[in-house]
Amino acid sequence: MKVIDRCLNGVLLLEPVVHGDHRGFFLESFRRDQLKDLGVAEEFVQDNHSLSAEAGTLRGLHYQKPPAAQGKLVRVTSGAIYDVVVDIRKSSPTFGQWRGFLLTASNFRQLWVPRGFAHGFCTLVPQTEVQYKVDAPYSPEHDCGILWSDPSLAIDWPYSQPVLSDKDKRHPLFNDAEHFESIIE
Ligand SMILES: Cc1cn([C@H]2C[C@H](O)[C@@H](COP(=O)(O)OP(=O)(O)O[C@H]3O[C@H](C)C(=O)[C@H](O)[C@H]3O)O2)c(=O)[nH]c1=O
Repeated sequence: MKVIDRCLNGVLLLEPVVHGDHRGFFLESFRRDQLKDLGVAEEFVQDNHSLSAEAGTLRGLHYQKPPAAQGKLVRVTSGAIYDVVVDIRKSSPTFGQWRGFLLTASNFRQLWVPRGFAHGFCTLVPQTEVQYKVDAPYSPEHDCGILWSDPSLAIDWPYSQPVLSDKDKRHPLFNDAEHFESIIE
């Protein structure tokens, strides 16, 4: 596993070594020791897996507020997503900034999203499956969100009228959302 991009004071875009042969490929999708060497020392406690049937399905922007904040290690095992993170750590020099990444089943790339970020993605093809590890368990009472289309963020989503859950239609704007107090949670 190697780092191919670092940004927003902690976000890592990762790429595994892919062993291809006449049968197909083999890769190590998770190596705790290698991640630790890259600075991701968190212990993951839950694996998530979602399927989005339609292209243009947008899930986000979500985060769990402290003390249930989650770091996420995201990858795509079928299809493709435009994966977005927003820095919501008030003390961060990149507070309020966002970045988008192309994660696909064919580029094998993974995104490490530390605690203190809102996270969301928009699928680019039908039947897209996203799998991700989190370093804190699901806690509905700490579940928070930011409106995907907040004009103050102006995220360049690939779809202007995405498929959304009712919940994702109703999140507050970035300026009205709960932010993290510090970088270290
Ligand atoms: C997140 C989560 C959800 N659920 C249940 C709750 C609902 O009954 C159902 C769907 O939940 P939700 O609509 O919140 O799923 P997504 O819209 O994919 O949410 C995720 O979307 C963005 C991309 C994220 O980064 C978060 O991991 C997560 O919030 O799964 C669970 O049982 N455990 C969980 O950890």
